[in-house]
Amino acid sequence: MTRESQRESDTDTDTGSREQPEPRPIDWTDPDTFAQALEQVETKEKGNYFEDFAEGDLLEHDPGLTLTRWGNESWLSQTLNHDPAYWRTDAAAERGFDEPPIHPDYLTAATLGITVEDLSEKGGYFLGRTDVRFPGTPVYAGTELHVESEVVSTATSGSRPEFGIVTWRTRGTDAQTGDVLCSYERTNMIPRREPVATDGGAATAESDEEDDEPTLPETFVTPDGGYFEDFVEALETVDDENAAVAYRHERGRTQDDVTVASLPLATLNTAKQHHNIDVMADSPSGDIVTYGDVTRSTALGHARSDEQTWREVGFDDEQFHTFVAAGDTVYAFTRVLAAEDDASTDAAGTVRFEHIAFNQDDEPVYSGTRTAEIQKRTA
Ligand SMILES: C/C(=C\C(=O)O)C(=O)SCCNC(=O)CCNC(=O)[C@H](O)C(C)(C)COP(=O)(O)OP(=O)(O)OC[C@H]1O[C@@H](n2cnc3c(N)ncnc32)[C@H](O)[C@@H]1OP(=O)(O)O
Repeated sequence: MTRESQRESDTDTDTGSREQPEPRPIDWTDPDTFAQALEQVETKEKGNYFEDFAEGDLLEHDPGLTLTRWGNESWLSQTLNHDPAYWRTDAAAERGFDEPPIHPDYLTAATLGITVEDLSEKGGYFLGRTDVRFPGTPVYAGTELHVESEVVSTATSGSRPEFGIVTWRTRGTDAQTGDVLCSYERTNMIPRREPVATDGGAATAESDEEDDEPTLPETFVTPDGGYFEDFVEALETVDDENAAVAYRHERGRTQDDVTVASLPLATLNTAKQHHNIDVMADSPSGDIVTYGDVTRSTALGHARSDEQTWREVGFDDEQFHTFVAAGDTVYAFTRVLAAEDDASTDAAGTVRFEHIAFNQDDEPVYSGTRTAEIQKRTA
């Protein structure tokens, strides 16, 4: 707008506008003045409280994300996921893909990342996720993601009156075709606007003085290799309850600025837990913490490096047991639960795993079961 037209519009009585007096200048650089202003003004808050969710509500998440090769490769490289089918066209073609596709881990993380602004930006804890499935895979770079969530249930937290527990079913769809690419059910603790009275009160740990003797099998068997047949053979040797197929993976990944802050931000995850050190200094962790999907993807990367993955089928009973922060190292442990020759291709069999991510102090930080098709040696 030019100066002349500005003057005209200031005096334009037809539009009813009036010349406003210039606001009184305020010296914002005076520390007392600014501190007082910050106390007096309202904060435009982000996110929703527990009370804002009711069973059956459907939330369409505004942020969208184009699943790019850059996003996929950043995620996979930083979490040590090196399956060649996601990196090389010849390996992709052998798996029946047109080109290296978007990895299910990145798809899951991007689907969840987009939901945070509406579902969990207010804070709280990511308690768990189950029934993670990929009905529309393979998904290729360039796909635009649209995400929606339905409130499945809301519950009072007995132990933490300042929180409630909300479960949502989330679907990530192809924005163009509407095909569901990824879906899961997720549960979080969400801050209440008003705390409620509960009988929970002071913590949980001391009161459950249970017999904490480990009840481990006597023998642990390690498969000879990473093919389907190796898992079948190992399971055949453990057909009583005193033995199990379980082993740890050697690699570890120390959490840094990239894994803690950059990866979640690249999925549009606005949880302050991952990028606002100022706020998190006053939280139980005292620091920013790793996005749960980074923790689990890193552990899965370690596990996949010791197997011949063909295809991811799904994940269940995923839980996040304690915080992972910058400087912590994420390791992985795997138990093989079952192997069935019923995969979608003759080239592979289906294996069900239990994966544990643990830290440098050997504390489990994540656990979950995973069903994957594993390549056959004989294929
Ligand atoms: C994406 C994202 C955040 C986001 O989304 O924006 C993130 O990445 S963030 C980083 C990853 N995340 C974490 O870093 C959390 C690490 N973790 C912990 O720090 C502890 O685990 C805890 C503090 C959360 C809990 O600790 P804890 O209090 O000892 O745990 P529990 O007593 O077991 O659970 C308390 C109550 O949650 C109920 N409950 C538990 N699990 C489930 C479930 N799966 N479904 C339904 N209800 C459940 C339980 O039934 C109990 O209910 P009551 O309050 O009624 O007893």
